[in-house]
Amino acid sequence: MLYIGVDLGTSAVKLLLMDGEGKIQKIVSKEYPIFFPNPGWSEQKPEDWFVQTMEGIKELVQGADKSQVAGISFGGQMHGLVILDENDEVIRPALLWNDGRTFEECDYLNNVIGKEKLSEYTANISFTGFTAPKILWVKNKEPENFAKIRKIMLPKDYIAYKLTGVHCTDFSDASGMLLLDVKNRRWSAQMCDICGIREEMLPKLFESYECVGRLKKEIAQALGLSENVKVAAGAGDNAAAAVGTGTVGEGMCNISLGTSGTIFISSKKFGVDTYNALHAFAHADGYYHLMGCMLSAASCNKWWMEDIIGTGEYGKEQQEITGLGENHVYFLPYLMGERSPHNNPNARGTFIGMTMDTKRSDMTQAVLEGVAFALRDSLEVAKSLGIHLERTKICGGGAKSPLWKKMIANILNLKVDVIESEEGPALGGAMLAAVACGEYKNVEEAAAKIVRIVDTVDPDPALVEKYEARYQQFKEIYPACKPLFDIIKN
Ligand SMILES: Nc1ncnc2c1ncn2[C@@H]1O[C@H](COP(=O)(O)OP(=O)(O)O)[C@@H](O)[C@H]1O
Ligand SMILES: O=C(CO)[C@@H](O)[C@H](O)COP(=O)(O)O
Repeated sequence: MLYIGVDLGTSAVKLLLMDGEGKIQKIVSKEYPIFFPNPGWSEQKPEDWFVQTMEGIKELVQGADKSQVAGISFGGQMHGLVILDENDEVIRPALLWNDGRTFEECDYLNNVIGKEKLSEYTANISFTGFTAPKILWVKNKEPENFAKIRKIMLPKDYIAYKLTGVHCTDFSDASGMLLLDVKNRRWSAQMCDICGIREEMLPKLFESYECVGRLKKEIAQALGLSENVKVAAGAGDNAAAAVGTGTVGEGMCNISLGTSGTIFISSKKFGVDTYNALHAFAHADGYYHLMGCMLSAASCNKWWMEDIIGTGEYGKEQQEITGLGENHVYFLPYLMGERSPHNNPNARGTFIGMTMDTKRSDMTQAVLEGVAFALRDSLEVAKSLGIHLERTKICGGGAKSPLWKKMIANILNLKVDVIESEEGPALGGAMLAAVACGEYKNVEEAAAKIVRIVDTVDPDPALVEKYEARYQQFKEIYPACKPLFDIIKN
């Protein structure tokens, strides 16, 4: 049989066709625009996601035996608020995971309702990108739109709804809404009250590997697929990526270098970060995970390359970089504010340390290193919770860069295991579909049989030492700049 994995990312939707043995048959990618209507705001149109997903599926199955397609599932960019009216029309563009406009609502949730109560209800505190503060923002700033809301959903759930007519979500993605009682895997009545919504507006909850429904007749016809194709709930893109890199069960780690940068640590036990810097979420394997998320990772490199120095030739620019561990330029990668661990929407991108002999390649290097240092910040929080890691998997567009992987191995002092495909969330989505269709007994079995490590980047002790000294300097820059970020905020 064949399974389709849909990774509804921020830069594009990536679609992957996998056979029953886990072999990738084809990958297709379709881009859509992102809108920044005000500084710190970030929106996309759910209709664009759907149109491009449909086009992508059609292209993906072209030339394949369509009768063999048995299941579809997803990894989706998390936290985005999609709201539908009584006619199932999208009320306004989706507010995305990296949208920082909800600072007043976050302040209310964290400081008036209080972090302790939020943590008791949901296992997490509020960050500007989370869904509950976005609902409050619509309530406060666009009351006419708030009054129209009949259904609330997350980005990938909008696609599942359009494909099946079932208003559903999964526990991993629902965890990032700040509306789910993560430990007990149920909606929080207290959080619904706080946000002024009714539970019936929220999607039905499923495990990621459960079937939510089958393709609607008109959708099946449009795609040339059978109405029997099962649609599984899928997962937030980080949980799906973890499945696609075999980061399941106890104590495994995955780093995703997409638009965002995440460090994801799986656990069979529920646990919270007492410092509230890492998210405590449900995993797609039926268990839990902790995660640090930086808002701009591969997107910092893209911004530097394409918008500032004006080149798309990442590899060529990276070849100019010499002297790892010896650069005197630092870069704070906070182009969209920062989530983990600083939780500061006012933080901004910053270069520091340039001299008259600084070269363009030093600045390119600083951007790549700055992202790795910022990931290390989240790793340090995990270490302070007693979590000991020796190795990590890696995925996402940035993982295509051998140099970046080397920097990450040495800056985080972790062995970096490289998987056959960087398409973590799309592969994870296809694997979840295969589990839902009974091809594998559970997610752990699918991961054990499908995921293959093809290379490992080992940290080099001499470089680790050099980077350790540089990390100690990097750590000092954010606290020194923080008061300035508050002054220059726009
Ligand atoms: N060789 C590379 N080096 C660094 N970044 C890369 C490379 N190839 C792709 N990227 C970056 O990866 C990002 C896209 O990764 P992806 O995981 O698909 O993100 P998303 O899921 O957020 O859409 C883009 O920012 C792109 O510039
Ligand atoms: O907000 C988070 C995780 O909490 C992000 O990781 C989003 O889920 C977007 O992911 P990418 O588009 O970067 O894959």
